[in-house]
Amino acid sequence: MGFKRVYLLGFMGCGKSTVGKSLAKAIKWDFIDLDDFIEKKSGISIPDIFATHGEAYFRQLESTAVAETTSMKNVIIATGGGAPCFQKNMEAMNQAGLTIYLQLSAEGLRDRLKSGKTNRPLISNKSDNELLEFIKEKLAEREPHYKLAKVTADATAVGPQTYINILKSYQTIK
Ligand SMILES: Nc1ncnc2c1ncn2[C@@H]1O[C@H](COP(=O)(O)OP(=O)(O)O)[C@@H](O)[C@H]1O
Ligand SMILES: O=C(O)C1=C[C@@H](OP(=O)(O)O)[C@@H](O)[C@H](O)C1
Ligand SMILES: [Mg+2]
Repeated sequence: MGFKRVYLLGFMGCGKSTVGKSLAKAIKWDFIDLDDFIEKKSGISIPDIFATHGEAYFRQLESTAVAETTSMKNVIIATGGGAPCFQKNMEAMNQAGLTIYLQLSAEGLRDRLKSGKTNRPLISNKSDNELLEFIKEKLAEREPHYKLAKVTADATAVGPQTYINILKSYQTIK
């Protein structure tokens, strides 16, 4: 019942990219950050994709990128916060691998996002006050999708050990 791919999901700022990198390093698997993958393939930064082509176009690229990961092996994939919420991406990820939702409160997300707004087009124009309200609304809308993940993890965890334990319990690694 082991898995060849692990998908990290959750709201912007929950730590998918950070955890993914350190987890992959710890277990010597490959690491793909879906946003970086999309930027490299298209040759355009995420903010520029949104600004020039719009969100719907980004979602097409994202969905294609998700589909491409489903044949990769021994890889940790940090998805973007919206990936599970559009098209049939969540179904595809659940079929292809172990999906883990990194759950964090709206306040916790706000604290982690305050200094990282510029590269995230959905929040780049929000003031610190608007940010919490936006997160609360969007999280309520998105959480039903995130909760379709096979595992929900507490994203306040520091370092990869929590995730290593999850992978062991699913016989994905020894
Ligand atoms: N477990 C953690 N504890 C504390 N801060 C974290 C943790 N994981 C990530 N961060 C910080 O939160 C911010 C967002 O992390 P990031 O990995 O980019 O999130 P995501 O990819 O889910 O949007 C970064 O500044 C990062 O350093
Ligand atoms: O939540 C979203 O819709 C998005 C999250 C971002 O990734 P992170 O979750 O890594 O910030 C990135 O894919 C894009 O800015 C859109
Ligand atoms: Mg990220």
